[in-house]
Amino acid sequence: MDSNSKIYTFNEVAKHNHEKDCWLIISGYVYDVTSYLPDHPGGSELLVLTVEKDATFDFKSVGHSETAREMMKKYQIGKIDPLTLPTEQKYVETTPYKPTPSLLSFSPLHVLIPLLLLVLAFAFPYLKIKA
Ligand code: HEM
Repeated sequence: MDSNSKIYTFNEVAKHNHEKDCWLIISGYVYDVTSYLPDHPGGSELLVLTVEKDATFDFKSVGHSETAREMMKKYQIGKIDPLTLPTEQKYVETTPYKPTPSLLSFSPLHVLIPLLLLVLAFAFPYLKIKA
């Protein structure tokens, strides 16, 4: 079996959590970056700080180059079983919230204003005669 098709649970990956043995979870894949730590341009400490979690957000927020993304394939050792990731740690791709205007959204003014206009229309001739 190809080593990259191996599926790891979160607990298995989380055991590799220090400088001498460091595994990361990024975008659903598991990376053994132990040998890369001394060469990482962002420093080894930073990588060790992203163990025991889904590090996708940390990785993406730095805006790594295409070279970095190519390079990381070398350290890929398998995939993470997404069902084993703690819910609060799952990386969720988000799009900004845009409220959709709805024709059905109800406000009391939608009834009161036409009602007021109707009353005024009927009352107008009567008011004119009186004046
Ligand atoms: C397999 C995983 C990773 C690889 C192969 C990798 C590789 C690289 C490379 C090649 C660079 C140089 C700039 C570039 O080409 O984008 C870089 C910069 C950087 N990386 Fe990573 N990285 C990994 C994971 C992470 C993670 C999880 C973090 C956590 C925040 C991180 C933080 C940084 C930072 C802050 C820099 C900028 C350093 C600077 O410009 O001073 N990296 N990384």
